[in-house]
Parts: sequence; structure tokens; C-alpha cells
Amino acid sequence: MDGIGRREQALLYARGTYGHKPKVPVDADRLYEAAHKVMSPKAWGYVAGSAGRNRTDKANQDAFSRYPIIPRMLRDVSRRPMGVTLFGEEYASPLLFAPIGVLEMAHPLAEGAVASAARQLDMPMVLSTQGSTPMEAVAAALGPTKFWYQLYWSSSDALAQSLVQRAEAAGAKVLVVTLDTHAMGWRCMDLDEGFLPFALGQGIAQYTSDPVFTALAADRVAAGTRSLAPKQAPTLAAVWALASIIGHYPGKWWDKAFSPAPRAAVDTFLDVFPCPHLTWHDLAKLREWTRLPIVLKGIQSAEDARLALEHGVDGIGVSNHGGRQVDGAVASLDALEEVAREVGGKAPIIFDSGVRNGADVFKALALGASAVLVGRPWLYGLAIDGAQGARDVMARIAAELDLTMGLAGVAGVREITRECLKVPKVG
Ligand SMILES: Cc1cc2nc3c(=O)[nH]c(=O)nc-3n(C[C@H](O)[C@H](O)[C@H](O)COP(=O)(O)O)c2cc1C
Ligand SMILES: O=C(O)C(=O)c1ccccc1
Repeated sequence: MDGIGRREQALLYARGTYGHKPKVPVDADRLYEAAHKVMSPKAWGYVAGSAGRNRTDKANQDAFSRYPIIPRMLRDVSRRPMGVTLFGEEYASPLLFAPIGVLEMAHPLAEGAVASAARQLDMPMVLSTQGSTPMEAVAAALGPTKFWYQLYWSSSDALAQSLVQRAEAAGAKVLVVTLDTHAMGWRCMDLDEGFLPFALGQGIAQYTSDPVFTALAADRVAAGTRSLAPKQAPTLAAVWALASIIGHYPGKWWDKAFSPAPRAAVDTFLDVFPCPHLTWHDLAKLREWTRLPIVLKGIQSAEDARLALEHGVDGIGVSNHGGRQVDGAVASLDALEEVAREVGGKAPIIFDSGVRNGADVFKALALGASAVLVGRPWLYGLAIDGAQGARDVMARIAAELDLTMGLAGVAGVREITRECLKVPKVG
């Protein structure tokens, strides 16, 4: 990653000189607007929306303004190495593609496009359990680029075990267990659209490619479970007949939603996804299922960080899911410092939620993160310009991080410390 900053910046200026404006805006607010323009209202609501009144999403982003950087002068910053070691593996930078589900909503190539972006930058992806592409296919597309696997622990232990073991076999380096989404948050934009991608069979490719899951779905078909409420069936049949007569075959969407086998998959997913009964005691099972290092994603308090360490996990994921779960919850960056104090360097901290540019990454690292997951920004780039867009967004965040280090007088990510920031203002 050394040198990416200078090259990326030079590229943008050179193109500008010849009159080319970047297709994917550099500015975070313009990036957001440009993605809004290219996405359908449903897809936009799902990706940009957060829980309730979006207060936590806003708080996540606003929190960065409360931790000003103090630039230092006359230090030799001609070399600014970005490499980090996490769980015994070397990485070119502290940046990772956050796990994001249902990528097919942003781009038809979904994980295929992101894998191409990740590979170009040799920047790891965290593959989501709600992916649109089976993990083995993404692993193949990534080639030598490392990846981690994010688990949603479903109500079927056998299924969770199978997903974990597939990930390990496919070459994942780390298992990230997301704890904050044992049920979907109160997402007003989706509720207003009446939209749940999973109900249309989107974002369930890890499940439909899983032998344990397909056995569960087959049992459902064999048991003849009715997919449609009896009252709905005649209405849907009438709509279907009408659509066929006027020549609008609803095609793939219809097949996915209502033909018996895919419908059984959707219903089986909706059955097994919620897992509200999970507790700290269940974590021991993971150790029996896998040898991968385990990171718990969704930690927002020192107390939970302490419990996580007591239960023997290897890394702490400070995240509030981009404010998509609890409206009014603490900003993730505000949670970071107290978690870091509790962890005291005993385990790597993987931070996310609200990161929009390189300066944000710098601040998260200064407050104790060892690595940072970037979420919505690359997703917006993907929606605008596919693999190239996702690549551009991540390359620019890396570039701005490099430049921020240089201009703040810091000679590499290992040198970014709490002293680089002013004490936060209250409020
Ligand atoms: C559309 C969307 C889908 C997501 N899907 C997942 C997921 O499948 N698993 C997961 O652990 N986190 C998921 N996340 C949360 C991200 O990993 C990350 O925590 C979040 O995007 C950080 O917030 P930010 O994007 O506002 O910075 C998703 C986020 C978005 C926006
Ligand atoms: O949309 C999400 O943020 C997400 O991760 C998710 C995944 C599965 C079910 C509900 C939410």
C-alpha cells in the first residue's frame, strides 16, 4: 500500500488536467448523492437507511468532528508504512471491506465485482453471511487476496457450524461473529417500502449453497408447508394470469418469490435467521467448530469487551452496524476509547460505523483501533461504477490516510497514537 496515496492523488489531478472528472465522486457527500441517483428507491432505502430516525447513523459520522487531529511539524515523514499485522497475518493496510449483505442490490456482479476491487488493491474482504454469492466462489475470485468470514449465528447450530467450517475450508483467515443483528432493526425506509430483500430470495446465497440449509428447506418442501396464506393464493393467481395475458412475464422475480422450491428456501431462511436466545455461553461451541481467530462484531461497551476477553475471543469488533440496529445508541467512535482502555492491547480492535474518509480512519486508529472496516462508501462506489467504483473509493480512503499521516507529522500507521488527537470536547 506504500505509495498508493501519491499515485492515486496524481492520477486524479492528471485526469482533471485533461478535463476528466471522476465518475465516482471523491467527496463523501457527493458520493452519497451520486449513489442515490443510480439506485432504485427500494435498494437505496435498504442500503442508506438506518434504524428509526437515523440518529445513530448521524451520531456515528458526527462523532469524528469531536476528535481533532493535532498536526506536528518538522518530522521526517517521507516514508509512511501502512502495513499491519492482525492475528499473525500481514496486511498491506489497516483497511478492510466491511461485510455487507445483498450486494446484488447495488450491482449485478455483487461480490464478484468487490472481489475484483479487493484484489486490485490487495485489501481484504469480510464476506457476509447475507451474501449474494457463495463464499467458495468469492474465495476463488479473490485468488491470493485474503478474506475473513462474517457469521450470523442462526437458530440452527448445525447450520452455523456448517457455515463456519465451509469458511475455514475456503481459506478464511478470521471469523467475525456479528452479535448486534439477531433480528433486523426498525428500518423505517424499508417498512415504508414494504421491502425485505431476503423475502425475494436476495442475499441468501450462503444458505442456498449450504448442505445443512438445503436439507432443512427440502424437509419443508416434503412436509408440504404452504408458502402462501390461503387468502393470498387466488389474488396472486389472478395477478399472474393477468400479467401473462398482457405479456409481462414477471420472470425471475416471480420464480424466486413464489415457485415452491425457492419459496421454501426463503421461508426456511426467515425461520432460522432470528437468534435472540444466543448468550456468552454459546461462544464455547465456536472453539469446537473452528481453529480460526474469532472477532465479536457489535461491541459498544467496556463491560462487553471485558466479557468477550473472559470468554476467550481473539478480537473485538467495535461497531453498531452503521446505526442500523438501535436508533439513539451511542456513536461507535465514542464507544471505542473506553473499549480500548478495557482491552489494554490484549487483543486487536476492529472498528467500524461512520468512517467516511482517510482522516476518519486516522482518528479511529488513534483511539485504539488496530484496523478499520469501511462500509457504505465502497458500496456506493460499487453502485455507481461496479468493481472500478468500489476500488476507487477504497484506494482514495487509503490515499487520504497516507496524506493525513504525512501532513500530521506521523511516519506510518504504527505511529498513530492518542497523542495525535486533542482531548474531545464534551457533547
Ligand atoms: C446494506 C448493508 C448491509 C450490511 N450487511 C451486513 C452483514 O451482512 N453483516 C454484518 O456483519 N454487517 C453488515 N452491515 C454492517 C457493516 O458491516 C458495517 O458495520 C456498517 O456498514 C458500518 O457503518 P457505515 O457503513 O455507516 O460506516 C451492513 C451494512 C449495510 C449498509
Ligand atoms: O441489513 C443488515 O444490516 C444486515 O446485516 C441484516 C442481515 C440479515 C438480516 C437482517 C439484517
